[in-house]
Amino acid sequence: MLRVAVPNKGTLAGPASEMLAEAGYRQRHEQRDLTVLDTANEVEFFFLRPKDIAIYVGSGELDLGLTGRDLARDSGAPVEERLALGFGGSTFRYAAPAGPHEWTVADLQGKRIATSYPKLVTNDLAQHGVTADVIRLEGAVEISIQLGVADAIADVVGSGRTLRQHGLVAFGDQICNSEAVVIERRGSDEEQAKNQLIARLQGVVFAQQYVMLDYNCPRELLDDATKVTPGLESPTMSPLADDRWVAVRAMVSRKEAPAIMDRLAAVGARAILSSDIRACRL
Ligand SMILES: Nc1ncnc2c1ncn2[C@@H]1O[C@H](COP(=O)(O)OP(=O)(O)OP(=O)(O)O)[C@@H](O)[C@H]1O
Ligand SMILES: O=P(O)(O)OC[C@H]1O[C@H](OP(=O)(O)OP(=O)(O)O)[C@H](O)[C@@H]1O
Ligand SMILES: [Mg+2]
Repeated sequence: MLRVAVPNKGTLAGPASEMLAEAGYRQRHEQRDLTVLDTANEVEFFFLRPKDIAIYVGSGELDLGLTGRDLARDSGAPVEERLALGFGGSTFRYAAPAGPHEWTVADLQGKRIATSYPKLVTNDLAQHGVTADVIRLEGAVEISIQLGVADAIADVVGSGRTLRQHGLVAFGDQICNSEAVVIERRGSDEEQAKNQLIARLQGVVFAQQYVMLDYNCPRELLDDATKVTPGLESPTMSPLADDRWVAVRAMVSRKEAPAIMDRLAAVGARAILSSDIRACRL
């Protein structure tokens, strides 16, 4: 039985469970359940605090875990990434009060830096040759400067709204560019059961990043149109009842789909349809 850790709370919990459900796995109905047994797929899911997941996976107690890249790095546990999941995107940045003085990482020398990710920050400071006092807080880190316990912070930045609300500006390079990832213990054995779960999740990640385009195209314009939609291997073409036209089907990147549809229309394609893909194996 494969044992897999899933976030039980926080930003990643909802999307992680939704992605597993989309990949065909049983997920919990009760928020307070800590385990779910999916006998059909021979997987047991453990719903754990996101910060703890890398510790369980690194110890070898659990085979795989879904967590944030920043959390995995901060844990210091011996884990490696198998798959990036394309949600929970954030950056991890230093920030300090906005003002005439523009902060640099070197200015942190001898200062107090509040964070919920102390290892990530300590390692980054060491790389910069800076010695500072790292103060560990559980959350609401942005308020620590006005409450007088820190001079600067290092925290997760999503939209940047929380920083702005507290009159803070980010500075220095990103300490970490994070998203939700699947991790396993470093150097652990290749196993068919693990590979299968990863392949199913990969199928959902691809499906979310692509759409299926269908369109009709006059035969003489096929070369031009299929240059716009080469597909992943090659587009599917089917004859229409009217022999002068062909139906074409190809996967395209979701982000680029609107521009591609414009270009197809300009080439002379008609009835251009875009549809979602639920899951796939490529
Ligand atoms: N806007 C965001 N705020 C917080 N975390 C985010 C955001 N966007 C992505 N994440 C990611 O979510 C993970 C944080 O998980 P965590 O459980 O701390 O969530 P949380 O929403 O902060 O929960 P908690 O209420 O327990 O602090 C990190 O990997 C982080 O990069
Ligand atoms: O850039 P933004 O979109 O504003 O998001 C970033 C904020 O969201 C998170 O806080 P969370 O709500 O998780 O509270 P916490 O500080 O208690 O973890 C994070 O720690 C930042 O404070
Ligand atoms: Mg948080």
